[in-house]
Amino acid sequence: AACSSKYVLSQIHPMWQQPIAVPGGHCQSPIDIVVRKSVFDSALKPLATDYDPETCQQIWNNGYSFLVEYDDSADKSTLKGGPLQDQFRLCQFHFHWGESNAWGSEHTVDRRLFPAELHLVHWNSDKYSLFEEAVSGDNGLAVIGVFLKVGKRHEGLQKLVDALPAIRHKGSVVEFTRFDPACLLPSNTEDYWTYHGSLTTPPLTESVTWIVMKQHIEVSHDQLAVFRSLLFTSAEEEVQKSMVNNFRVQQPLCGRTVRSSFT
Ligand SMILES: CCCCNCC(=O)NCCc1ccc(S(N)(=O)=O)cc1
Ligand SMILES: [Zn+2]
Repeated sequence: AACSSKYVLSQIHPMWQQPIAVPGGHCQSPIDIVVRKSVFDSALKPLATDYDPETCQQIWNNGYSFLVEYDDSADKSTLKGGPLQDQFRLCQFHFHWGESNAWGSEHTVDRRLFPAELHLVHWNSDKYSLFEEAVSGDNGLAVIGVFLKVGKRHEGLQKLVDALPAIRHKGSVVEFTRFDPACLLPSNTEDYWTYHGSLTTPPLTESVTWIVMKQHIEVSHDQLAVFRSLLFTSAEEEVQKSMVNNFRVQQPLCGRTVRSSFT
């Protein structure tokens, strides 16, 4: 599938209100991962993450999700291995979730929905010098997707949950330091699916190597409820809208192969 991203279609997306020119490309994300159609590739290595909590800088509400941003001005928090040939730098992580625990993830596995999905966003620092360049560049980004399930409380997540009331409104930012995102990864980082896709929000560029972990993490019902207390709207807007269902619908596979690192 040639992943040419010519802008041909427009797509009204409930989340972004105005019509957006969607790349007519054939490598859009998210997708449904059909397990029995994924192809085992023995050359796929375990993920090699090396995150420095000291590079954690801030947490903010961008009106679509909340992001924890890292200082990516040096190779301090990196991702290598997995399906990747180059070294990638962590720039931010964020989540997507539903208004109920019945849905909320962007990717699905055999059509199974999860209540939320974590995205750890990295850019190729061997090929590019800035995230902004890598966003629309070939082999520019690598995003790790981790499914969240409702169960026991996630101790590592609590520090992040406690910061959310301070960024309820779109545009609010607070300092957030010394957070190690490795605590959000599942214990098994050997088993994942990988495919070539896109950003799931504008600019929707097809520069992403997706790495979707097979093993989910567990968070408590109450922790997820705090996600839903965030707002899409800024403090000035009269009508406050709760930040829920900030996920994109699954996109056509268009002949792409999803590889698995496990049998
Ligand atoms: C300073 C101006 C910044 C404008 N440029 C910022 C920008 O391009 N942002 C796009 C960032 C993004 C979107 C979607 C994902 S996902 N959901 O696919 O992981 C990951 C990252
Ligand atoms: Zn995302």
